[in-house]
Amino acid sequence: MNIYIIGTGLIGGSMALDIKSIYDDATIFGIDANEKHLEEAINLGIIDQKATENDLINADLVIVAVPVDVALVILPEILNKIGEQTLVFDVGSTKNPICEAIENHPKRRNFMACHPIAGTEFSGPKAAIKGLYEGKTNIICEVEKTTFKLQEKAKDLFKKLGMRIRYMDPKSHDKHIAYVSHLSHISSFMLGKTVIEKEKDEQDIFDMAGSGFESTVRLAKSSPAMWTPIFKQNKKQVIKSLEEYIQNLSNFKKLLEDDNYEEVYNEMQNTNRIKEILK
Ligand SMILES: O=C(O)C(=O)C[C@]1(C(=O)O)C=C[C@@H](O)C=C1
Repeated sequence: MNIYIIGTGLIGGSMALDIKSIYDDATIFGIDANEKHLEEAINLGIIDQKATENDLINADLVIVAVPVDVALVILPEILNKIGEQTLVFDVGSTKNPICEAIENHPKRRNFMACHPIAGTEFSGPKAAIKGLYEGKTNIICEVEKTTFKLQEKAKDLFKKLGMRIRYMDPKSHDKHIAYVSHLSHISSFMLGKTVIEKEKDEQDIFDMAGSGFESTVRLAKSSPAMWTPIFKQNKKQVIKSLEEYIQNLSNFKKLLEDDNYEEVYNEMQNTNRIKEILK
């Protein structure tokens, strides 16, 4: 089985590590614009060999794990180069732009639009970890547009990776993910910025930072190269979620200005419901 991982960073690399133990007949080929990442991926045992897009005709499976702006450009080229039976899926954090980009491609039925809700704040092959996908959700969009045989092949792999599958249309995906993922990243980045800007002597203030600060600012360590194109592609939904969030922040500030501690208490108590939701 010839498996091609395009983008050998955290997401593609972690998938490669698990696939190796799932299919013992798999040869994993890596394609990456970053030569240093390819070398690291080989040295870490993530991929078996380097490859180029011209080799894709030999692929049984192609996993596209590159930043979402790059995916929009290379996916049509990849589909041009694969064979009749090749399955291609992406793992990008936005779904509507990619679905629209290949809507009329002659090989549309070889492609499945996926978003595994898994990751960490780190990136690159060194950040790849085994078992990243175990127990996580994989959102699949427009499943009916993939041939039935290739759907079965993909679902079999996701099951073996330990993933739950949810089906969603690409627009709903992008709308919902703006709140639970994209807004969380912006909130963490801007919290980090606020604190960094507060004191010139950063060490002083960070010496006082406990696990509360650390957990809320964890996402601010994430890669700007990955997140800028995500915010660009999902700009409309992200702005809408930001407006609601800013309104909530302003309301909270107003409650403090008004010494309305009963409502301050209620706001937090209502939000404690998150304990039930994220058990
Ligand atoms: O936990 C993290 O560090 C993540 O950033 C993971 C996370 C998320 O926002 O939940 C980030 C982007 C991916 O599209 C999916 C998952």
